[in-house]
Amino acid sequence: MKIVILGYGKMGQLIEKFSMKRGHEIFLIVDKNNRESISADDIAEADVAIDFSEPAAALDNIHLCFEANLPIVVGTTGWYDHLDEVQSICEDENQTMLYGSNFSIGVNVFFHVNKLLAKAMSPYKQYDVQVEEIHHIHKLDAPSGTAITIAEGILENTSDKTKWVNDVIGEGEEVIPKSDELLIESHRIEEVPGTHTVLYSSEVDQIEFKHTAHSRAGFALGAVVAAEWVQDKKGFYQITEMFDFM
Ligand SMILES: NC(=O)C1=CN([C@@H]2O[C@H](COP(=O)(O)OP(=O)(O)OC[C@H]3O[C@@H](n4cnc5c(N)ncnc54)[C@H](OP(=O)(O)O)[C@@H]3O)[C@@H](O)[C@H]2O)C=CC1
Ligand SMILES: O=C(O)C1=N[C@H](C(=O)O)C[C@H](O)C1
Repeated sequence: MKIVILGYGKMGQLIEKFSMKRGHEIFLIVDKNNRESISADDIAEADVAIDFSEPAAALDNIHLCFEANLPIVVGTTGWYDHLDEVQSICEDENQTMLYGSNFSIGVNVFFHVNKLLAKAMSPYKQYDVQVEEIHHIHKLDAPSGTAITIAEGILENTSDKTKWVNDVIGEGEEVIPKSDELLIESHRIEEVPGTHTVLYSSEVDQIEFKHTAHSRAGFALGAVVAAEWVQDKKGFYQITEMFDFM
């Protein structure tokens, strides 16, 4: 495959490495410094684009790929307020896009089991549930996209909580959730690649369900595999559709 890399930071550079390892060609690298000079014609001959840029840049990059009729895999988080709008354009214009808040196999298994756990815990009202995420200090968005997906999985499977609220520890006033609000606590610590925990706490015990990324390799490899999976498809996909859990 001929791959366009959109965003050549920590993830973009790993995407290049894993793409080449899997026998793909890097067609073009687009970063902040050359983005303005890139038009749809420059990327139209590629097979797929992979975007790991910034929350404020992802939407524009998606539109560029749609204009070029180029399938796009979006790993960038923090732009999900525009998801419905992008899905409509993708479907109306017969374009191809796959997005995911987390491309690692481990987290996708975690997403699945998180829903089962929420369902299992649902009758036991003595437990209160909370999500915690820890990331590096450079992260631009909070809560993490992964934490949002985890929270949505819990909200779908419990009647006790109606929405999530976010508290970035050390920033602003402490957020005290109401009883129907699911707290996502965000911590920004040094160079942590990404740790997510779901906690169910009662007076007598606590369940901790945790995923720890040791590096970004799992995210990058997953995104390249997703690009291979989606490049000959049409339509709007989520990473979860690539997995077939029982
Ligand atoms: N879904 C998943 O599995 C994962 C998602 N992510 C998400 O991916 C995104 C990128 O993460 P990461 O690589 O760590 O971040 P980095 O900050 O290391 O890299 C982002 C890169 O995007 C560049 N950029 C800025 N604006 C544009 C633009 N308009 N077009 C193209 N590139 C642009 C930046 O350039 P400059 O430095 O010059 O500003 C920078 O090189 C984040 O949103 C993060 O949350 C991260 C890991 C896994
Ligand atoms: O910004 C990051 O680094 C990461 N972002 C994604 C997210 O917001 O969930 C995925 C991963 O946790 C790393």
